[in-house]
Amino acid sequence: MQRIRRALIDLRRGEPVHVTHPAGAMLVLALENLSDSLMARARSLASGEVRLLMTRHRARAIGMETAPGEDLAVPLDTDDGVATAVTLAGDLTTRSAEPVARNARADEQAALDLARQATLLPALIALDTHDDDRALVDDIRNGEILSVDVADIHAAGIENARQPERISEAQVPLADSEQSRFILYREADGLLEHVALMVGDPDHWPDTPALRMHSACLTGDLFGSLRCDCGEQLRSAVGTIADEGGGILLYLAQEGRGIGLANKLRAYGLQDTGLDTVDADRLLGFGADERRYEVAAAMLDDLGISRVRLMTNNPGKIAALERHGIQIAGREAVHGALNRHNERYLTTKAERAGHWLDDVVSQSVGEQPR
Ligand SMILES: Nc1nc2c(ncn2[C@@H]2O[C@H](COP(=O)(O)OP(=O)(O)OP(=O)(O)O)[C@@H](O)[C@H]2O)c(=O)[nH]1
Ligand SMILES: [Zn+2]
Repeated sequence: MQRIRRALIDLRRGEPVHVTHPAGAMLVLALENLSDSLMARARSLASGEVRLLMTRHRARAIGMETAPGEDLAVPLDTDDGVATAVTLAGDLTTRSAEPVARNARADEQAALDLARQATLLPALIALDTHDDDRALVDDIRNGEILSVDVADIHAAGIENARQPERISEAQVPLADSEQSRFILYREADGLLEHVALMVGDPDHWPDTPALRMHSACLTGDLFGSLRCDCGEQLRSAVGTIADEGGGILLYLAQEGRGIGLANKLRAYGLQDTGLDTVDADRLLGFGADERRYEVAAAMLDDLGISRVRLMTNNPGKIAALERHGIQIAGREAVHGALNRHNERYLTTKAERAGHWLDDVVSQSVGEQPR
């Protein structure tokens, strides 16, 4: 697990990572950190085929054919590698490229998972390596380059490797609920932290407490962004839970529906060119919703909570919690106000993601925001 954590950090820092697998080995570089000098360094270390790895979401968004569930590997002309890769994956609006591609192998898909876990763009350059690549062998031996096995990547992804541990807690009176307790959980690999906010006195909660499961949104939660409804949902949920006699708010480190803040801002840039929130994420290489809820269910389990009334408009959250053994006794809507900046976002959620928002988006936007 330690090695995988270092692999994530190395990819984020623009360092190559060596991945061994049953059929051989490859050196991978995060596409978003690619430069001519990094490519030249990688070429001096690895003597084999060079290719671009991209997800099926990205491939489909730029008009390439993919088999269901299969990511793609696109062989690159080594003389022109950086330019081609950047055209295919770096220029985010390119849609016309039709390169020769094959389905990504399991090890290549695992490498793409690493990029996703590192909240980088899920696109990598992979170069096959051989036992007689001497400079690479030396760099791995002296710790310059990290080598991980694909089995380690799979093992780190398994659910119990992500089990959250309760780390610390404190009473924090809030404007909307004076009696509130923050409990911080850290995932087993040490990377992500989530908060359980206990609203009211748990000894006097209703038999079936309310639960708001809220994904982090720095722009909305902290700055009151008008592009979404998150900040209002967050604060109104705390007040509503308090009014209903108490319950839980899980504040989950799932910024940008799990794609991370850097990618959410990229997605906003694409939305400004005309794409909706789903297509923007796909063009970047992500699915419509990359969030997983095992950790949330494990936090509830640790808190002794197995039955809740869920505050959400998202049917996917109900299904996910039920899949992980939490009983959903009822659902309460939780809305922010519609404005001219979030109207399209909320309409897309209603029309393309199946959110129960019809009442909200059918109203026309009233007073314009300042
Ligand atoms: N990728 C992406 N994420 C966004 C965008 N706008 C908001 N978000 C993220 O979407 C998530 C919204 O979280 P929630 O409000 O908990 O979830 P939800 O799916 O809207 O469901 P409910 O609010 O429970 O109905 C947050 O992580 C935001 O950062 C966007 O345009 N693109
Ligand atoms: Zn938001």
